[in-house]
Amino acid sequence: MKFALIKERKSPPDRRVVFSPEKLAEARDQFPEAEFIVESSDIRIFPDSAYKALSFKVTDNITDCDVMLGVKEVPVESLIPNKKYFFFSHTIKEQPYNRRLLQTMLEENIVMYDHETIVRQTGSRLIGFGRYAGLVGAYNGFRALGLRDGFFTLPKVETLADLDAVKKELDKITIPNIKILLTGTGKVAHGSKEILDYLNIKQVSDALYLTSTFSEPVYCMANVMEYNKRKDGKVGNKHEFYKNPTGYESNFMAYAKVTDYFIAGHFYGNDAPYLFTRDDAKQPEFNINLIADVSCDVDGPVASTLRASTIANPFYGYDAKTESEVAFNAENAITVMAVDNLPCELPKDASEGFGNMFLEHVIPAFFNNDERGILKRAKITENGKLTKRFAYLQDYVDGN
Ligand SMILES: NC(=O)c1ccc[n+]([C@@H]2O[C@H](COP(=O)([O-])OP(=O)(O)OC[C@H]3O[C@@H](n4cnc5c(N)ncnc54)[C@H](O)[C@@H]3O)[C@@H](O)[C@H]2O)c1
Repeated sequence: MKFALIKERKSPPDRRVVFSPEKLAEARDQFPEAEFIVESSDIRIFPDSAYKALSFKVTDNITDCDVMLGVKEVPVESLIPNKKYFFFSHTIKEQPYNRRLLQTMLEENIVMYDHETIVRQTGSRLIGFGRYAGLVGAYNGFRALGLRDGFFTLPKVETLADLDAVKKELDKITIPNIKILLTGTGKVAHGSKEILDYLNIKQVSDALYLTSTFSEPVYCMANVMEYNKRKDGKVGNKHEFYKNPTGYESNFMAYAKVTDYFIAGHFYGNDAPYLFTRDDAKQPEFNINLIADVSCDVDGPVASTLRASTIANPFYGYDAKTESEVAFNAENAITVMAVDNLPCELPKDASEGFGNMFLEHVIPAFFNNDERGILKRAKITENGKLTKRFAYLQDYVDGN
């Protein structure tokens, strides 16, 4: 079986890759029956020479490979028919802008596996870049704070070599006495937690956070059953909430009253209550003045996220009174960081971390008869048809 690390062709360029040269060499050692080829790329974070130095073939012609490993969507004109592909296709939520991509993969008899659909039997995701989004998102929020209030100057993550360099920058700053709320319990939230812990910011319980004042910066990590509550006052249950959140309402205002900096790292499910609305943000007791919205659901549960921002221009302001966008440092504005491709700022670490997960969970499945069902569950298309698990996409494919 021949695997190809493909060149990323989406614009703006993405420097990430499924395997760093070292990880690819590990994969080769573990699976001598596999062959790994590298498609030449001038944008990848690891240069062609780094793969060549480890004796990998680097070439412009990968047509003889069986399995293509990429990160972002492959432009339709670059798809090679009859191959197996792995990348983030952004089709499983019926995203209109990628309908043509899914249609073309079906027409060209491509077997498509989406990184997002590589899941355990329980449905929880096995691989992703969430940790890196959480790391960069929390850092970017502190960078905005420093810029806005003149406390300190942090450089952009994209100008730094790696996570170690990011940490060295954090060593130089002192965080003022603020209260920080972090929502979520997944990969993003834990990535942000790493930054807070690295800064030695004290974590306090939900009860203490809501009721006490402190003489040092503190943070609280709130889970879905803390920032939501049952409408009837009974104790909630997160599994019940995941299935049907309609009996719940937001409890976020209790946190918003005492929080300065909010890091949104939660997953937001359809029909769940908004964390805070535009009206909530108008209330005099709404105290939050800085938000790093890593979850980044636009015009939804975090009302100030009017749009996603970019790595080039990561910050804007939200004026609660006029419900409109203003300068990030305008008086009384909530400063918003809502970059939706945060892991791209840390391509080296993100690629190394991704390769670890991919080698542990996916590559073995090709050689052990897919004993854990990883490939079966992840497969979206085969023989020109949607698989049973993804048959719900038929209307989307048909253009209905
Ligand atoms: N801004 C960016 O660049 C960026 C990058 C990666 C991820 N994200 C976003 O961040 C969010 C969190 O991602 P993650 O990687 O931490 O996810 P994850 O899969 O690691 O964690 C999700 C968590 O939410 C919980 N959960 C599952 N269903 C839920 C529901 N219906 N309601 C509430 N909670 C539920 C799970 O138990 C889990 O703890 C996602 O919305 C993702 O799209 C943004």
